[in-house]
Amino acid sequence: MVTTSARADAAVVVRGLTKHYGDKRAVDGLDLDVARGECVAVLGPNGAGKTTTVEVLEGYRRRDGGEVAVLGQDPGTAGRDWRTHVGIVLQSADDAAEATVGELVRQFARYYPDPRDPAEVVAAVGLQDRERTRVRRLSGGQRRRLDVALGIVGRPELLFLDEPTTGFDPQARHEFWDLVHRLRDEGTTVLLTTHYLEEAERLADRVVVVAAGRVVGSGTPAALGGRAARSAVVRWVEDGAARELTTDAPTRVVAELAARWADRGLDEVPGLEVRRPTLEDVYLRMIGEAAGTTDGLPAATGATDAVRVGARVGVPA
Ligand SMILES: Nc1ncnc2c1ncn2[C@@H]1O[C@H](COP(=O)(O)OP(=O)(O)OP(=O)(O)O)[C@@H](O)[C@H]1O
Repeated sequence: MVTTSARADAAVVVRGLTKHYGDKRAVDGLDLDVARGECVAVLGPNGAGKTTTVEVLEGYRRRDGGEVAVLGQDPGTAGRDWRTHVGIVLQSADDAAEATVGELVRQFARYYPDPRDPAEVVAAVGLQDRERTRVRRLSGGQRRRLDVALGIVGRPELLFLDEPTTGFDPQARHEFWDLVHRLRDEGTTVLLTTHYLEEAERLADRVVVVAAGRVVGSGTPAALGGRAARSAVVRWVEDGAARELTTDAPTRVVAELAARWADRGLDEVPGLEVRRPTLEDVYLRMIGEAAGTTDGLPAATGATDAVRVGARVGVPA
């Protein structure tokens, strides 16, 4: 049940959301909370139900079941005023191909009661040199930037970003991340979907992993799936052979190795490497477990779990 108090505090409350397309359960009992001012990244494999969920929250798609409150209202019935508080960046927007970038952003600004300055928005997404360019002449990445401009020009309280940086070059992606940080600093709540784990790590206060229409994990990017507490793998080369040790005390293992090499009059331990599971490792494990197939994960992921020696200290000679 989405209670009245939950509605007052939260930007988004979803309980037991379901959506079917024929026999296909695209969303299958999904729960989600986004606090006001928070940035939440929804991760999940192709077809997990991310876009369907976001479209329900945006009021673009009818749900089959469950309860949804977005800025305190049901997006299925909310009116025009609600829409002016919500910014939407679709995966592929219908553009007015013959309009110029500047014309389109100014036109969108007129739909909102308190819009941002269109010229500033165009500059914020890095399209100032394209202000007079017709939309149909933009590159794929430039069109995505225009989509983002159209999503933020209304100064939304809550911004939905569905795979916002697909097709961006690395520099544009970094600029976009800076832009999202600025929006966050202004208090904008952000819900984004992405396939880029680095993007989730850079932007999100919290990551939600969705597989087969359900949430299979959530947490801060640093702690997701107990990542901060998980063991590290220390690797080095000794007597011409690769050595590996999984430990909860990597600093002590490295100190012991260093001491052993110092005894031999050497400064450097050959091939020394300390690796903790990355967000990608944890993510792949979660969706693998959700699919019932943890086989086939990248070798590095398997290696992290290969040898569990707990807090053992003492490097095998
Ligand atoms: N309009 C539709 N009609 C029929 N099936 C659909 C429709 N939209 C989505 N689906 C199906 O519903 C499931 C969830 O799709 P959805 O687009 O929500 O996933 P997604 O997590 O956003 O995927 P991606 O990462 O590829 O964007 C998929 O199996 C998809 O094929």
